[in-house]
Amino acid sequence: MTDQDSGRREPFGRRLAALRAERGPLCVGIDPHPALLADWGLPATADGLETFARSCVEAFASEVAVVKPQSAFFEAYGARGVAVLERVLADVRAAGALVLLDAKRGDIGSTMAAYAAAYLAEGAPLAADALTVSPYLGFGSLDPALAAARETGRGLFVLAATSNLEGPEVQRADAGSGTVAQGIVDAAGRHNPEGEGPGAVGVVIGANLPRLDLDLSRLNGPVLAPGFGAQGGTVADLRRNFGGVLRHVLPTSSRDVLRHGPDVAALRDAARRTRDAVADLAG
Ligand SMILES: O=c1ccn([C@@H]2O[C@H](COP(=O)(O)O)[C@@H](O)[C@H]2O)c(=O)[nH]1
Repeated sequence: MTDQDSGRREPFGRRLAALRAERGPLCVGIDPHPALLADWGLPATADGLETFARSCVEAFASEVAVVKPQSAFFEAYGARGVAVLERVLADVRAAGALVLLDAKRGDIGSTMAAYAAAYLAEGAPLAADALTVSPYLGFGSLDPALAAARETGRGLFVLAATSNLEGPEVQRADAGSGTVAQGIVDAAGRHNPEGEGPGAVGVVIGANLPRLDLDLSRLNGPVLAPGFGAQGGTVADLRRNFGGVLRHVLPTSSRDVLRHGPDVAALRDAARRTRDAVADLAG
């Protein structure tokens, strides 16, 4: 369905659940690290970036449920890099996957409205099916993005307990009625009413966290789980951390798949192997 006729677009949570059932619960990232470009024999230029991204789309956008371009690696090439990103968003959708733009936007509400217009509005050149956002200016600062996502059938993934070592100093702090991360999960859950199908407001929680003391039982929305693969997270970690809500979990892997390029067939095989390894998390 195109942006033009999106008045009829199904809510993101339902679209994700349907595609997960068909293709399995894997997200693969397009993270054109300079080191990967070099490994693939590509120059660190916008042309190299475009060749890299096109190979990724060709290899796995018709294989997995979600593809997640990492905006930073495109922005690094300025206007030409952003133009490549714009084409990648369209090409991923054309290949049948949902496209999740990892841009981790977060700002005061009035600026957040501009981010919502950039990434979640009909016809916006960089509109994606879903966007990662940061709630660390206060969950309420995300209201314009929450409203835009709801209006246009798009999704949000709110950073809750990230996969990096530095995350806990902020996210595990006591917020009075629980940790900061738990407060974010609970706030996201309030946007996903039970009885309306799987919600469109997800959270980001590291697959590789050594222990997860979060109650996800009232989230009723997707859990993006980075840290799987290159950052050490395994299928066993996914089961341990997300046992009760595996049907909502979307593990995401970038470098561990991308290191198999530049050969498109090898890249596709790596995506398929990873997809098969997590297939029975689908629930
Ligand atoms: O907590 C987080 C949130 C986002 N990310 C992003 O996911 C990918 C992970 O890449 P790998 O190569 O699979 O490690 C990357 O784009 C990060 O910015 C994350 O890792 N952790």
